[in-house]
Amino acid sequence: MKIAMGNDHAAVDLKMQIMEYVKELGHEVINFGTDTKERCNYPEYGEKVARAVAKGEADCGILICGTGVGISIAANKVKGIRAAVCSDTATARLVKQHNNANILAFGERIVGVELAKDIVKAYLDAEFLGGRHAERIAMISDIEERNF
Ligand SMILES: O=C[C@H](O)[C@H](O)[C@H](O)COP(=O)(O)O
Repeated sequence: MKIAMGNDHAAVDLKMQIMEYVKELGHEVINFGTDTKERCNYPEYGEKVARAVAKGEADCGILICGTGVGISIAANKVKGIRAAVCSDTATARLVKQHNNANILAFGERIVGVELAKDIVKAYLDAEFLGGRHAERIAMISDIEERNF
């Protein structure tokens, strides 16, 4: 898969480690994040990754900031994006199976590298289950259509 990754200054170290891990798993990475620890603004990177995923330039995205929250809130403003913050592997599996999350987010200040790798693997290995869950995704898309 082609995976778009993004991060702010708070997540450079973890981004580098996860980027290598994702490549080891056999995926291609497009790095939209900052590679320096100079203070920057997470909405910029959340939007870049979200637009790449929404346009189909990447199959899914991984976003990392201090908590994973700010960058995912920004990504979720882009139509068609379902970004989910996960700090455990069960949630990471379920956000794909039930919510068909197209962006996984977590925080360098919250999870350690080994847990982050497990979270990424749980998310990437899981598959959307469809059925009743697809009906709910359609309801989410409908909310987007009614926004103005
Ligand atoms: O949700 C926001 C993220 O956790 C940011 O990484 C965080 O707010 C950055 O904080 P600071 O500018 O104090 O490093």
